[in-house]
Amino acid sequence: MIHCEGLVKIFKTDDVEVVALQGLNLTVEQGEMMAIIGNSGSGKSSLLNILGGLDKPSAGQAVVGKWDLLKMSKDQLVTYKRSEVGFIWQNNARNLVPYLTALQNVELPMLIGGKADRTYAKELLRAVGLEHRMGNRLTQLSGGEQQRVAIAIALANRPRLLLADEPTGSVDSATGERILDIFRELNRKTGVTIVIVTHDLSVADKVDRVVAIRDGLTSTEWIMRQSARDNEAITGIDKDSGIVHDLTERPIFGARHEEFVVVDRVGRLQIPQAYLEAMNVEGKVVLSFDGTIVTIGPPGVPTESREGFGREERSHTEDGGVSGSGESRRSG
Ligand SMILES: Nc1ncnc2c1ncn2[C@@H]1O[C@H](COP(=O)(O)OP(=O)(O)OP(=O)(O)O)[C@@H](O)[C@H]1O
Repeated sequence: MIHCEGLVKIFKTDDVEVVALQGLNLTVEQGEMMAIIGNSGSGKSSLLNILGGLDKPSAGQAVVGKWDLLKMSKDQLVTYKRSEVGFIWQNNARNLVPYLTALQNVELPMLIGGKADRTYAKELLRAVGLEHRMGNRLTQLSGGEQQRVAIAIALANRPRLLLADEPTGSVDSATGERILDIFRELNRKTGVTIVIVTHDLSVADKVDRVVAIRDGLTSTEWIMRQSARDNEAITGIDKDSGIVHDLTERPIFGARHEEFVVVDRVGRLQIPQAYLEAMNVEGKVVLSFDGTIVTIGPPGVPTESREGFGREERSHTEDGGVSGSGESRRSG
């Protein structure tokens, strides 16, 4: 459904350039519900705005379904935004018209798209648990109820992709949990692909997969264990996304997830800062491969496996990435 490769976004203000995304890779399967988690300024919103057709990437590849986001004309972009994608912001005001009722708010994007459908608008409001509030103006609804109206609006044009920027950011934790449950139900019932951007770690337990974004790059990924997903099949790990073997079983989000490090097509990965510090490396590491396992160590420390197959020294890049030939990806 979504395929980003080497995605770059540079913001230019006067004579300053900010690189918000610096060659990001991401693959999302059709029907997946996943979250992108990262600190403030890591590039989450930049990515979401590109996927939503609100902003143009500077370089790289970004494809959503049949749409190539770097090559779309203005007309195609309008069609894309109207038909393919639904957007939910943390700030409801961007989605909602305060003096209209909940039902009128949901019908509005349908009217703009030329396909008024009151029955479906009501169905959506029922799906988000607002059947009893349809006739109320927005000003008469609580923050959590308004957020649920925003979800219904985002789905009004039957998008195949739903993008949510901090959807639980402005509501209490119980309402946040309810919103995520609604997402899950919609995802199961309609098959809509859902991408949530957040720094709320509790979202992790409600999604199939979490991808961490750091300094404009996807760095680590956690996939819900099969047992934790009520025997649902784990959505396949796409070879194109270049995901490497399970490096650790460190349960960042609890025992429900397996942790992976993301490796791109040319074999680069980010070594967690804590590991670099523990190894006390500066600028270079030694890489060895015994035919099954790749070992990364500080220079000058002999390892038995260094005599093994594929021994090679590689340069460690400034941001903690290691550039290599891609052998590590095949190492299992
Ligand atoms: N319009 C813009 N002009 C200039 N710089 C920008 C612009 N938008 C974002 N940036 C910069 O790009 C980087 C990534 O910003 P982005 O908003 O994508 O991060 P984020 O992870 O969504 O952060 P937050 O969680 O605080 O919203 C930041 O350094 C930010 O200052």
